[in-house]
Amino acid sequence: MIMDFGGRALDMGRCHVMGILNVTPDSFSDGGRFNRPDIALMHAREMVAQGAAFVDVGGESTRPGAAPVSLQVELDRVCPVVELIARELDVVVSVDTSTPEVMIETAKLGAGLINDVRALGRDGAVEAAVASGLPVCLMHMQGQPTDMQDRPQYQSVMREVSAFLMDRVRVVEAAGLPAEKILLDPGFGFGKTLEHNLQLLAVLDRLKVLGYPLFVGASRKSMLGQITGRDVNERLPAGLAVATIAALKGASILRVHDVWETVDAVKVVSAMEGVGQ
Ligand SMILES: Cn1cnc2c(O)nc(N)nc21
Repeated sequence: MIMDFGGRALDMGRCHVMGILNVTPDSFSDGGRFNRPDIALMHAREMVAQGAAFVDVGGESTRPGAAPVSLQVELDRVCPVVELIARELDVVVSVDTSTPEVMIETAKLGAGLINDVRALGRDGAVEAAVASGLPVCLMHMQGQPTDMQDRPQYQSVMREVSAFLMDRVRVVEAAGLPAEKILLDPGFGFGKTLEHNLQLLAVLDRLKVLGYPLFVGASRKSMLGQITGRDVNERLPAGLAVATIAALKGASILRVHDVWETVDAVKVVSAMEGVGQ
């Protein structure tokens, strides 16, 4: 299934790697390293050279406990970087935002995907996403980053995550966003215990039957630390294991910090899937 990302067509039947580019001072893994547009461009260039098909630009940290940022701060952080990368590099610029004005502005500057961890939940976000004409990733989150990890609870995490995502699909499609512009994401680490995250990973293929490309992000997250005991910058092997599992289960986009390593892991899965029986 070919999806058009602001003019760049990509086959969602294949698994693509998205490099993370946080332009925030407080992101959990690389906060403050890429705050200047020229430095952000250098990092984006490096990730594209390593095989990233997408770069995800986020101006408001979504890690547990993160404080919201003002509209102007988010615009000032994100717009210059989106404009520079969209102009200089052959890559789909994804914008990690829940803010309607940021969606509209960055679409004008060349963004190719809206990645909203709040599934267009903020006032005006659905209308802005439809107006942008861009594809949108709808992600599940229980609660908000400030409190989502306090007491996550579900009767059945897969059933409730699927129901939430399908409800959001109904809302955005009714508002005019075509089905072929929607991706879905279970939201690893967003209001989930380790057990919830593992249950979602185990049955990720069930989310696939909803008929939309799957987006998965677990890179360096605490779920990997809980399993391995590793600190945030020693979680690459565990992250590659999740990437491999997700690729095998049909994910179309993997959002990671470590691009070439993940590209190689996906190449192994694709090579195996491509060989004749
Ligand atoms: C911004 N961000 C952080 N983690 C993420 C995840 O797992 N999915 C998506 N879509 N975005 C994420």
